[in-house]
Amino acid sequence: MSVTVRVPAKVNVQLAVGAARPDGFHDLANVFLAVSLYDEVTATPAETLTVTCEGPDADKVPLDRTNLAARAAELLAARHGIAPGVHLHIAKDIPVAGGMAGGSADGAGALLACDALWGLNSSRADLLEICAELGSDVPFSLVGGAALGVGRGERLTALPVGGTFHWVFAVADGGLSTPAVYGEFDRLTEGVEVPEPAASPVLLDALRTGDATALAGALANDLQPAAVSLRPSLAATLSAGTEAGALAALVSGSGPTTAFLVKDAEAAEAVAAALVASGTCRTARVATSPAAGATVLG
Ligand SMILES: C[C@@](CO)(OP(=O)(O)O)[C@H](O)COP(=O)(O)OP(=O)(O)OC[C@H]1O[C@@H](n2ccc(N)nc2=O)[C@H](O)[C@@H]1O
Ligand SMILES: Nc1ncnc2c1ncn2[C@@H]1O[C@H](COP(=O)(O)OP(=O)(O)O)[C@@H](O)[C@H]1O
Repeated sequence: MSVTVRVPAKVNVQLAVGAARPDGFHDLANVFLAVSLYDEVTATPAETLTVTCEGPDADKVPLDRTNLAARAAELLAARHGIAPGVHLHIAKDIPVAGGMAGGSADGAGALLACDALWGLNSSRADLLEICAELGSDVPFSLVGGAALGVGRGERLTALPVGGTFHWVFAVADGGLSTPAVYGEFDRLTEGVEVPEPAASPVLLDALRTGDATALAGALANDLQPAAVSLRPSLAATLSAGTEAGALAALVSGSGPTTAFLVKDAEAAEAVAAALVASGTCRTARVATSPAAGATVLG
């Protein structure tokens, strides 16, 4: 018997970043939106904990105990005093190290898959606690939809979304390290008063009413200058998407994936084709939001 869980990627429609905290993390007002690009994690009983991965970026995914899926299985097993005897297979479609929380998705997916496989019936609260231990973005991968994350981004409040938003994601060559991007944010804001992060009421309203034009005007990512500073070529990708008719463009989280909000599915296909033709990205993916959180299949 095995259990397969499907987990979405995310885009941050607002990422407000505060000053560095004494523990090295940054307080955030992180407005997450789950998008319809998915990884699938399959858990199968095994003697020991092993991980395999398939997909176009599979060679960039660590298969040892640093893989977030493996860490999730270990944490869950330790909490219940059992051995993590499981094989985890990741069918990876979310770009790796791209600012779309693919590793977090696999952590949340493995947690839910192992919980079902081992018949543990953990409460939502217990699962969310383990998710927060795995990483700041992991709780959102479990819940999906849209949510405001405060603290490190791990303390979530669900947000209403009143319609379907259409996106294009331009996948860059290579990844960006999340700690490096936060480090560059610190460097760029040195000597500057960094305001307390707060969610934008205009943005929350645009989500609630499903108004893509209003959302386009409110998209904001405080990590964007840092990501562009570390990867200056992103500026050309952002321009190529807006010139092709996107309503708005921004870096997804810590990047280097760039996100383009578009009017409808037809515009998405046109912007994706123009981005690929521009030669400023490796590939372009079309997706919609919101998407459901981690879900057991079958
Ligand atoms: C930037 C964001 C936006 O959603 O995601 P990505 O775009 O990378 O996917 C997140 O804040 C990334 O969350 P996640 O990738 O889970 O980070 P963690 O594993 O918790 O932390 C990795 C490192 O990022 C930095 N970090 C992370 C979260 C936070 N609120 N402040 C930080 O300074 C710290 O240097 C930390 O050591
Ligand atoms: N299951 C996983 N999938 C992808 N990357 C993982 C995984 N587990 C650990 N990692 C590590 O996490 C890093 C960040 O990957 P990822 O979560 O895809 O990007 P991001 O944090 O930008 O959203 C990778 O470079 C990789 O070393």
